Parts: sequence; structure tokens; C-alpha cells
Amino acid sequence: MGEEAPEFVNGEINLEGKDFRTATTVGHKTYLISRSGDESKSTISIRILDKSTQTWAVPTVLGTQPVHFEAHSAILVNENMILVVVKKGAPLIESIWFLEVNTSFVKQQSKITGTEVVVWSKGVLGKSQKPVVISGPSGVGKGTLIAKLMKDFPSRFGFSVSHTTRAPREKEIDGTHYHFTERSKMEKEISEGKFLEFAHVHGNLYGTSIEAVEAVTDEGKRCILDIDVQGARSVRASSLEALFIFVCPPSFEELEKRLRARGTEAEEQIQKRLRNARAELDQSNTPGLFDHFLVNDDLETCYGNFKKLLLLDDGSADSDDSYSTADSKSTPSYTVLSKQDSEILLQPETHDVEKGITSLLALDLSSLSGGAPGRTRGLKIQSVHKD
Ligand SMILES: Nc1nc2c(ncn2[C@@H]2O[C@H](COP(=O)(O)OP(=O)(O)O)[C@@H](O)[C@H]2O)c(=O)[nH]1
Ligand SMILES: Nc1ncnc2c1ncn2[C@@H]1O[C@H](COP(=O)(O)OP(=O)(O)O)[C@@H](O)[C@H]1O
Repeated sequence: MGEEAPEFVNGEINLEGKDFRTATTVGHKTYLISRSGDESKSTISIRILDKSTQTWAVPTVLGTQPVHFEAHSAILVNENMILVVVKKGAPLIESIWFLEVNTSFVKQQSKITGTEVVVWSKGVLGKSQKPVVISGPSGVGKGTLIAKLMKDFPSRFGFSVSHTTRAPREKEIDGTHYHFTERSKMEKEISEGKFLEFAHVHGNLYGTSIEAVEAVTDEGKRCILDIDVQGARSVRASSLEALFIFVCPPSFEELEKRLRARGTEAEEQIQKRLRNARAELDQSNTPGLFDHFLVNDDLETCYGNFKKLLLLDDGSADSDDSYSTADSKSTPSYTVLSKQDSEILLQPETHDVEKGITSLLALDLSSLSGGAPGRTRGLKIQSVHKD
């Protein structure tokens, strides 16, 4: 039996001691976002009221959630998501979050889990770069290329650490190269909607958790995924916008030579990987699957082309996210004031107004892209001076 619906006005903030709640209606559902506890230990919970049946549901909540904040305000952006601005003593961009309630990723995860699903994604100012998916047969040099990139640009790129049921190789570190895991545990987590994609490769289970991608994007880094062709296909079909690169060997003989020279696999595994390589090379030609192909003949030449592709992606140097507005580094707290078309106005908190901060901020949502899993990119923020 559902509980009786509380009295509330759409978007109004109800103050209950240290607890804050907002209620935002999307279609026939109202999303009650509650925050409780101290700032250092705040927890956020979500309940959904179906107004047609007057019943409550507790959804599966995916994505990295906002933490350590005092209060929040919320407003409907469109039928797919709610903007949640949290109050915390940090640059404004740390405070802007989206709760996705109806995006394609939400629908996809809802189908997998068989539950109501909501997903958090953090807002990112300006243009930021899409994750990069790298596929290619075993032994072609994906890991070598990625390791070089990470070494040269440690603050720009982050590796999505996959889960796998295969045993660690001698020099592999749990949590760095892979999260090495039990099959039953991984299968359970897949059924709980924690994975963006997964595939059976060379007799083992491999998968990218949503958390793995978000751990990178939440650090403001561009995420690199080393996944097989089936995984690339799943990501292509998901809502994660990415750049897809396939790495080819100069020849099959050279591939075999590299696999053997690496010395990490027993003969049986080498044979299996070589058989799969042929299939992967065939499948890489699926129209529309990969954006770019790199031939890894001479390593330095291939690495140079790889870097060129990454720069070409958005036509600019491989720079950090462009935090273009002056306000992004300031620490006043804001709450949602109103929405007009694709612009949402934020007002400073009373105590900040007392300190002389009076400008409203206009949040332009017209060029939003990306979204969960990962970040919602393309936010623009401008000061609006009151006359
Ligand atoms: N679909 C999918 N494939 C993965 C993932 N992680 C690694 N792989 C792929 O699994 C395959 C085997 O990886 P690994 O066991 O490290 O062997 P290697 O390719 O010979 O270095 C490679 O094609 C990887 O790209 C993942 O999270 N998802
Ligand atoms: N261009 C290249 N020329 C010669 N050897 C290479 C080249 N690229 C990588 N290798 C070597 O080939 C082996 C397989 O590379 P690795 O990066 O582990 O492949 P993958 O991650 O695609 O399985 C490694 O021993 C690596 O040092």
C-alpha cells in the first residue's frame, strides 16, 4: 500500500530542521529529493510519487551523487531531467547537478533492473571532451598506446578501470589495470544495473561499470575505455557519446609475434586470441561503428596519429575543460529562482547578498550534451546584473 501524498507545491523547498526536501513534478510523477544529516555526512534520498495511483516508489539510484552539502534547490529542465543546485562552500560548478528521470540511459537501466531508475550526472561548464573508446585485437598495442598517453598527459586523461573475471597477470594491480572479480559477484552487479556494458571475451567476463567512467569524468578528465568490439557496439547503442577508435595490426603475422613476445598467455589462450582477432577485424568494418582506424606498425608513428585524432575531435588543443565564466571559481551559494525557455536563473543566498553579492546567474541550457553515465556538458553561465 502506498503512503498518503504530502502537501507540497512543485519546486518548493520545505525546511525541516536540518533536512531539506524538494518536490518536482515530471508528467504524472513527482520526484521528492530529500537531504538529511550534517554537511559532512549528508545523505540524499529520492522517492517517486505516482500521482495517478497515489503510490510511492523508491527508485534505483545510479551515478555518482552530490555529497557534503547543506541544502539544495531543484527545478524541472525538461521532461527528462531535473536541475539540482546544491549549497556548499565550493566553486559553483561543484554545485550543479542533474537528476535524470527519463533519458534513454534511464529507460535502458530501468529495463535491465526492472525497477524505477533515476541517475545523477554532474554539470560541466563549456565544452568538454567525449570519452574515447579504443578497441582492437589482443596484442595489437592498445594498452601500450594508452599507457603512453597517460604518461604524457596524466592530468588530461583517465583510464576506465574495467571489471574482469580473468586472473591477474604478473604485473597487474587490482584497481589499477582491472578490478579483478568473481563471476557471481559481477553478474549480480550487472543485474543491478551497475554496468554500462559487458561482454564475454576470450572465455572471461569483462565490463565497464558506470562508476568507472564517472570516477574519471568527475575528476574532469577525458575517459579512455579499452574494450572489445562487442563492448564498443554496446556503448555505441547506449547514451554515452564517445569517439570510437579501432587499432589494427600491420599484419596477422606481426600480431601473433607480439602476442607471443609479450609472454603473458599460455599457448591455448594465444590460439583463442588469434581466432578472435580475425572475427574482431571483420566486425570492425561494421558501418558506423568506429570513427577512426589506426594501424599500429611503427609505435611512435601510430602514437603520433593517435594524439592527432584526439586533438581533431574538437578542433582545439588538448586543453582542460573551458571554465569560461569568471563566476565558476567564486564560492557564493545559489538557489534556483526561475526558468524561462532554456535559461534558468539562480539567485545568491541571503547571506551572500548581505555580503554584497547581488548578481543573478543565468544558466543557459540550450547547448547541453552528454549526460549520465558521465557528465552533462555544455553549460553556460553568465552574470545578470540587476538594475
Ligand atoms: N567489453 C569489454 N571488453 C573489455 C573490457 N575490458 C577489457 N576488455 C577487452 O577484453 C579483451 C581482453 O583484454 P585483456 O584480458 O586485458 O587482454 P589483452 O587485450 O590481450 O591485453 C580486450 O579486447 C579488451 O579490450 C570491458 O570492460 N568491456
Ligand atoms: N608498434 C609496436 N611495435 C612492436 N611491438 C609493439 C608495438 N605496440 C605494442 N607492441 C608490443 O606488443 C605487445 C602487445 O601490446 P599490448 O599493448 O599489450 O596490446 P593489447 O593491449 O592490444 O593487447 C607488447 O609486448 C607491446 O610491447
